[in-house]
Amino acid sequence: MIQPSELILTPEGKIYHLDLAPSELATTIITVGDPDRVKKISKYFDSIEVTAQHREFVTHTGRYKGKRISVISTGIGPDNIDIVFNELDALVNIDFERREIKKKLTSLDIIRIGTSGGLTPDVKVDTILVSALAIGLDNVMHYYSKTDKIFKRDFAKAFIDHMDWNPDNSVPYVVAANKELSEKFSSERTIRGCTITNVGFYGPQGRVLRAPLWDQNINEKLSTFEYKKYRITNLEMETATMYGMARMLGHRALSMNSIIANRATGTFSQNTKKAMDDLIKYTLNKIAE
Ligand SMILES: O=P(O)(O)O[C@H]1O[C@H](CO)[C@@H](O)[C@H]1O
Ligand SMILES: O=c1cc[nH]c(=O)[nH]1
Repeated sequence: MIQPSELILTPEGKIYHLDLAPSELATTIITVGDPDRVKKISKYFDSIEVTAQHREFVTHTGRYKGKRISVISTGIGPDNIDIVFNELDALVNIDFERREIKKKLTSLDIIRIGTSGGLTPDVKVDTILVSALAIGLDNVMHYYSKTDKIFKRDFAKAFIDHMDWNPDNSVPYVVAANKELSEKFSSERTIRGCTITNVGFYGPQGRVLRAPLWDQNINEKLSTFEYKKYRITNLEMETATMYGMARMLGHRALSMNSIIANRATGTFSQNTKKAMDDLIKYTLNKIAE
């Protein structure tokens, strides 16, 4: 039996942070960072059957072209991905009455619709980028043990050597997207990329307002890194952690990002609303195919 301090349920029998009951979750899930983005997606649903909110975690479950989908906001950052993915997994794979892991496990499809900054001039603003691979500079996955078959260690080593990595930072790890989802959601409208996931928006993504950086050349080094056929394309704050957690727990994950800024050219999208709406419609239609 999993103790009440570990599997935390509300008096209504819902999982603690997401405030959802197992019956309220679809097996196809869209995650977004911004809680406000949830309704920008569910407004396209034919019907909405569940709305829930606790802290930054807003959920709408409904149907799009007949397909049952849950849209959930994760808030910003890898630490929230730990919460959301453990609770999503618990909703389908733990019997809440008995507080036991189910014998038959369910695999979820989890697709992020996010925003991201392009690193090199060719990753232009308003592009839709499918993250084929992600490099995690956060440390969430290092608290788990089943990572041996998940991490691409040769890739991570090449990255660490190239970056002259600060030993005070956590050890970078590399994880791939689910291949079937990555193929299904790629088309002539998307580009494929290798995404950096980091723990902050400013210093950790090489942005300077007033605070000086440990490595002033961090983004230049990122943009000159090459390993096998991969170059780094963009920076954001959730994808690698999602890929790691999903693989560890037996789910399929993919991250789709609207490029809103280009760090090399110093540009920002003139119309983030339209670019995000295009990505939302594109993703919903791919899910419904
Ligand atoms: O727009 P979302 O999905 O939140 O994604 C990006 O935007 C946030 C930073 O502004 C981070 O969460 C980053 O990953
Ligand atoms: O530059 C960017 C843009 C969006 N989100 C990020 O994390 N970074």
